[in-house]
Amino acid sequence: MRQGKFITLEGIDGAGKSTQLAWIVELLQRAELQAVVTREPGGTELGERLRAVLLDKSMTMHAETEALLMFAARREHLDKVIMPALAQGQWVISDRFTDASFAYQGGGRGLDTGKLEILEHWVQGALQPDLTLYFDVPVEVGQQRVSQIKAADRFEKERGDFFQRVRAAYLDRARQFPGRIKIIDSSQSLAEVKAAVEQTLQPLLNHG
Ligand SMILES: Nc1ncnc2c1ncn2[C@@H]1O[C@H](COP(=O)(O)OP(=O)(O)OP(=O)(O)O)[C@@H](O)[C@H]1O
Ligand SMILES: Cc1cn([C@H]2C[C@H](O)[C@@H](COP(=O)(O)O)O2)c(=O)[nH]c1=O
Repeated sequence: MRQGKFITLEGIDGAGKSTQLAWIVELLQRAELQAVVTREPGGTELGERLRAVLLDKSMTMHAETEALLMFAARREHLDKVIMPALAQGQWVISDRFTDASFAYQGGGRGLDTGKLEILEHWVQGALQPDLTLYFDVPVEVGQQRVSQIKAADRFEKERGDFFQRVRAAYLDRARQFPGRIKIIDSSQSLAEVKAAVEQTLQPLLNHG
């Protein structure tokens, strides 16, 4: 049985993750690889309910409550979706995972990174994605793109300086884990971003 890989997509809101996710699925299908496509927060019945609460713009909560709910949804996601799929040799593509907690709750909300590391270790032990594609765009580009397609949720209604901190935290993570996190310049045209994604995935597709 071929071993499945765990791939995560990250970026500020509107960076283009969902668009490229469809392309990744197509690349995997061409390589005759089975993939489970999922997202965070969410991916399970409970996780989707938590997502609705977390994204509800009329909801207020303490930043630590927000982080704990993200990790609670993740624990369920790992147990019900990610671990079983990987154990069966399937690939898992997740639209966001733990790097988002370090970027949004750590960078954006200013939570202590040490506390997030404790939650990370508790919830996922040593498990890390095999590859993380971080779609990098200037904040104004992400905001412009997202405003054209939907009404703002609880995160998307945050101000530009929140997203500057989120982006800076993502870039810090990419510098910290250069083997795992690959930066894709998502301000390029769709065709250019697709080409960069394909090139970055190629080593995994060849050896998957
Ligand atoms: N490289 C690109 N150039 C121009 N427009 C793009 C590009 N990538 C995505 N878009 C457009 O930007 C919008 C947001 O893209 P998408 O939904 O993929 O972002 P996202 O990162 O998944 O956002 P969110 O995190 O808010 O769900 C869509 O209308 C999409 O067509
Ligand atoms: C996993 C995770 C997510 N978030 C935030 C980031 C986004 O604003 C939303 C999810 O919406 P999307 O359209 O599916 O990207 O949730 C977060 O703050 N912390 C996390 O750990």
